[in-house]
Amino acid sequence: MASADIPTPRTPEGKEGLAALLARPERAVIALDFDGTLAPIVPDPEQARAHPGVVPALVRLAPRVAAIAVVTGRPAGVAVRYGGFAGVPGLDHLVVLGHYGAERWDAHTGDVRAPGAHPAVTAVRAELPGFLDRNGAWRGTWIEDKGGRAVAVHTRRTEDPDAAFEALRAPLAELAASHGLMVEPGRYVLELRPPGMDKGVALAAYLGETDAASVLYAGDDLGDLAAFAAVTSLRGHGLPGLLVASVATSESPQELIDRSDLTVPGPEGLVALLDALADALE
Ligand SMILES: O=P(O)(O)OC[C@H]1O[C@H](O[C@H]2O[C@H](CO)[C@@H](O)[C@H](O)[C@H]2O)[C@H](O)[C@@H](O)[C@@H]1O
Repeated sequence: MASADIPTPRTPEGKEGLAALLARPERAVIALDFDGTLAPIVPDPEQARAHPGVVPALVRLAPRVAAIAVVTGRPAGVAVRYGGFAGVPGLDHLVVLGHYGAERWDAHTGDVRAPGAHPAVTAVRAELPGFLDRNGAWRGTWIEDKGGRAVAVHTRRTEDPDAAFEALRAPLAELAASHGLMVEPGRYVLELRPPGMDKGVALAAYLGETDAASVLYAGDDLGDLAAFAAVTSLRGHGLPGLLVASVATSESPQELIDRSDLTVPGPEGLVALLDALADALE
């Protein structure tokens, strides 16, 4: 395969982040969101799978960089399954931080470290079907069980996903608050989960473990803004970073695009970027 050039970041901070990654790859951390970044968006969340180029690109990069982590709102075990990350030779140090960092899977042990079910999530889950009926949920609205630590309400498969999403936004915020939960909004999804953890907290803690001298973070949705903010803050403290927005459709939040240093066209573009980095480092 012909090697492609690494695209040039738009911002001076991004250029600095990329230069640091290329200068000292052995101290660079690559952190990647799952849905919309590694896996193309599909109507049924249970059918989402990593782009076929992801694992080969990560296998090429892994020996050249300090660490690679997937940082996702999915339960860690689900991302491992849908990503095809388990038992891959060369990916024995991959880490998946699931549930926005509340869970962790380490490839070298194959174990998921996870807190147990959250009582408020269990209570909300039991209430949800009746609650959605009473609050004007559109036909096609779908509840995703997320292992007792979160529950997500999806509107992508309704006739008008935007209107269906907006109709539920305020009622679900009230329901979440009444149980001490928060709402994490995403691409046609409103997720109810315990507060106190986000991708920024998770990423900063992980970088602290790895003695990183630079970081690349790629994401596609509102939940990734916390990780973007963490990288921006770390840059202010001298850690160079590159922020990549994966943008395949008009759904992508403008705020994420505005805060990125580089935009790639969805998972396919992200794979091309990872391959270009691997080419440069080989
Ligand atoms: O943090 P992420 O890895 O990006 O996960 C965020 C949510 O992604 C999933 O929903 C999104 O992808 C689905 C499959 O492509 C799509 O149908 C849905 O509309 C998107 O919002 C997942 O289902 C959620 O649990 C994750 O929290």
